[in-house]
Amino acid sequence: MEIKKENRKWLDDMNLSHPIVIAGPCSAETEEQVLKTAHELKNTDTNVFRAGIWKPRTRPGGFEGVGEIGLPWLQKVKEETGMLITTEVGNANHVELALKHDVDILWIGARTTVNPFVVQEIADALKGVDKPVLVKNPVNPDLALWLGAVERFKTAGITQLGVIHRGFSTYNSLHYRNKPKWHIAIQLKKEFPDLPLILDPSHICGRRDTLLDVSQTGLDLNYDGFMIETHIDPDNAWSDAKQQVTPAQLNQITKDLKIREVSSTKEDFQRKLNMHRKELDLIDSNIVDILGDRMGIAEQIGRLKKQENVAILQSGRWSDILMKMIEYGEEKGLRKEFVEEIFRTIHVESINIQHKVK
Ligand SMILES: O=C(O)C(=O)C[C@]1(C(=O)O)C=C[C@@H](O)C=C1
Repeated sequence: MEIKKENRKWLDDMNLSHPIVIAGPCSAETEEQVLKTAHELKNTDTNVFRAGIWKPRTRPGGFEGVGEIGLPWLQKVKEETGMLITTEVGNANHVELALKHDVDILWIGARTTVNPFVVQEIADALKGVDKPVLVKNPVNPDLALWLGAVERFKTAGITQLGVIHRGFSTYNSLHYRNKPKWHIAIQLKKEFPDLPLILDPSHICGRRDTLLDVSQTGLDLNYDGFMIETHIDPDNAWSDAKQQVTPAQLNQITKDLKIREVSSTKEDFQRKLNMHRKELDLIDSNIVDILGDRMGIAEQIGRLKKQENVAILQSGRWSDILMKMIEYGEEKGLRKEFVEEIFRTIHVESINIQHKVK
C-alpha cells in the first residue's frame, strides 16, 4: 500500500494551529445531552464532534445506542456550532444512514477492523463517496490487519484516510483498559509517515486520571491529534462513564499538553543530541555483539544436547535466568515487564537456533 500526502488532504486542509481534537460523548443519549455537550465543546480546541449512534457492546443487554434517531441531533450540532461531525459505522446500512444525514467523517471501530468481510462490505458501500474514513486498530495487536483494513478503503477509492490508535484488548491490566503497545503505532508511523495517526486515550486509559499522561506520550510520538470522549455529565453517562470527561476537563487537558517541536536548530541542542546519539550508537553495536556471542553459545549447547539426545527447552534453568535478570534489572532501574519481554525474545531465538543445529 502506498500512502501519499494527498491521502491526508482532509486534515492538512483544516490548517489547524494545534493537533486535531475530536471530542464528544461515547454515545448519543438524548438530543439535549448531545447539543449541550456540543455547545460547551465549541469553546474548546475541538474541531470535530463525535458521538456513537450504534454501540457494539461486548455482551448483550447493555445500551446499544439510540440508532438512526440520533443522526438528526448530530446534524443540528453541525448547524448550530459549525463543528464537523463523525460517528462509527459497523455495516453497510449504517453507512447509508450516516451519509443520508450528512455525517462528515466516518470511523471504523476496533471490533469491525478485525473482520475483513465486514470491512469490505463497508468499503463497498462507500464506493464513490468522498469523505474521510478513520480506521481504529483491531482489538488484537496485529499491524497487518489494521493496515489491511485501510488498504480495503483505499482500493475502494476512498482517498481521505486516517487511523485511530485505541489500544489493544488485554486481560487483567491494572493500568490500562486497552494496552497501548506503542511500538505498533511507531512501526505504522515509520512505514506510513503521511497516514494521519490519531490517539484515542479514552479507550487506552479507561479512566480519567491518566488521560493527560497518555495524551502527552502521543504528542511526544508525533501523533496528529486526539479523539477524547467528552460528556456533559460523565458520571451519569449511559456507556463508558469512567473514562469520559467534561468539556471543561477536556479544555484543561489540551491546555496542559506540551506540543513538541519536531526538532530544534539550536547549536547547543544539536551538539548535545549528536553526542548522545554517538553514545547510543556504540551501545547498540555492543548489544548486537553480545547477542551474537550469546547465540553462538546457545548453538554450542544445542550441539551438545543433540549428541546426548537432551531436550532443548529447559524450563527450570530458564525460570532461574528470568528471575535473576528481573532482579538485576530492578537494581539498574529497569522495569520488570521490559526485562521480561527482552529475555523472552532472547529465549525464543536461542531455542530456534538450537532447533536448527544439524
Ligand atoms: O541452558 C540451556 O539448556 C540452554 O539451552 C540455554 C537457554 C538460554 O538461551 O539461556 C535456552 C533454552 C533453555 O530453555 C534454557 C536456557
